[in-house]
Amino acid sequence: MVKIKVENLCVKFGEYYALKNVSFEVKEKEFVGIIGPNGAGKTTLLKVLVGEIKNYSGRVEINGKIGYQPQFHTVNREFPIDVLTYVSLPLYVKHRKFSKELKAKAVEMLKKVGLAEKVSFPVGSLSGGELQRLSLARALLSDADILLLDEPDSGVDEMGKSSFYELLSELKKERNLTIVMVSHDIGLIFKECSTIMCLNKTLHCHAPTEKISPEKLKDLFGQFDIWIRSNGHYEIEHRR
Ligand SMILES: Nc1ncnc2c1ncn2[C@@H]1O[C@H](COP(=O)(O)OP(=O)(O)OP(=O)(O)O)[C@@H](O)[C@H]1O
Repeated sequence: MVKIKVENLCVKFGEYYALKNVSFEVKEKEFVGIIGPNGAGKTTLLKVLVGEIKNYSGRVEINGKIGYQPQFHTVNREFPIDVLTYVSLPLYVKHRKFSKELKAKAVEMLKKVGLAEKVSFPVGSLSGGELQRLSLARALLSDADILLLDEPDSGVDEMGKSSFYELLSELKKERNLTIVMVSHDIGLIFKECSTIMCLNKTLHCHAPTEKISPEKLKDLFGQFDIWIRSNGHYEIEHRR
């Protein structure tokens, strides 16, 4: 089953094209990793999929419920809000009440991501890795079956990253999630994702991970080669 279908998507900011003629499909249970240089339009693409950017041309079809984890360092740590309220906020706004059921569901979700003890803590007191898991809990609380993750690992240490991806893979299996993730960590994308998309305003390649080699990327997307070779994780994980 196709969960996301995008045809000839173009997004312009003034005269500037952030995305130009982007077309692709994402199938159920796929785990797509999007790579591309700064300013390539990766976040813009996720914002179109989640409905935050409406001013586009082309066709976007979503078959399912989206949970969106924006870049988590955008969370305002100064804002006085506790973990439970933060995680429940989107559903609270939708239903206009903080019911017992919502509270129980939120607590259960926080337990699942390992934040049971932090329920009443201020969000600002959480570590980077905890904030990342909180953000994931919020994205999933609405029973999403399509998860959009924008650089979920930036600013998280290696231990935090590996426990996050363990958790993600558990949740993916348990809930049959379809995941689209933007990351600058090429090694991680190769390790975790079933499909890789290389984006730089247009889609330069889109293929199953095993069919993509750095050499192929070099042909398809010149500058990525330098980028991949300068990436320590890739060197280690792929023994190159
Ligand atoms: N609201 C906006 N108004 C004007 N230009 C924008 C807006 N949002 C994004 N852009 C521009 O569109 C381009 C794509 O931005 P986007 O954030 O999607 O890139 P990205 O691939 O996610 O980059 P990064 O890897 O740095 O996060 C950039 O040049 C950015 O400056």
